[in-house]
Amino acid sequence: MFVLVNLKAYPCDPVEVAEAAHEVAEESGVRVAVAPQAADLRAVAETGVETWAQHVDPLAHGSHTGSTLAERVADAGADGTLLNHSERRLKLAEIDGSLSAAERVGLDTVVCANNPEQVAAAAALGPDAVAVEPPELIGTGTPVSKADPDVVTDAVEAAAAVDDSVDVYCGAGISTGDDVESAAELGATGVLLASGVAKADDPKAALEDLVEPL
Ligand SMILES: O=C(CO)COP(=O)(O)O
Repeated sequence: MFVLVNLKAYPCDPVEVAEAAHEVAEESGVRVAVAPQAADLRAVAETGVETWAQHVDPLAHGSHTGSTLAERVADAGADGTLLNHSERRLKLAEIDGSLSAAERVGLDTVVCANNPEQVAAAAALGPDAVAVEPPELIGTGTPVSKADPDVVTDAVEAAAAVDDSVDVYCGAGISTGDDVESAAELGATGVLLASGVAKADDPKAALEDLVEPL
């Protein structure tokens, strides 16, 4: 299982979380990555943890003030990027363009989706993975893998029907090892989570709990 921790714009210390995630990944052998704000990518990557951007724009170098270029994200040390997060929705053509930008510089890609229908559409664009995250469960602490298991199994089925090389992750409300285990039993090969780590008093303990059953 892949554990991808999105720090969103939460007021946590990104380097502290990254150091904890790196240690937990080394100690457990589980793949753990951290997705900080763009401004923190380099500092997070320098901890040695697998580092992900939260977004890249569907652009190349040029007159694009305020944009996040895949080239600069990769240069800062990122290994991958989220796209189309529920809090950073893109138009279909933008998802396609951002995927091309990410692929141009060798970033791994996860396209987020609300439901199995969107998962199928996202899988058709050829990302490395899709992540199903029902928006109504995001940030609630109620895990999708327990509250809405069908959405995960249907997403796995929907992606496989389009392209069985696309991995399927799930997210929303995931905060314990038990939640991760349930996600794996439903066919997900990773989890995408945020508040369970970014808002924890002790991020390292939260991460240790997440990987414990793996
Ligand atoms: O949006 C999410 C991860 O990208 C899920 O957020 P929570 O883990 O806080 O529910």
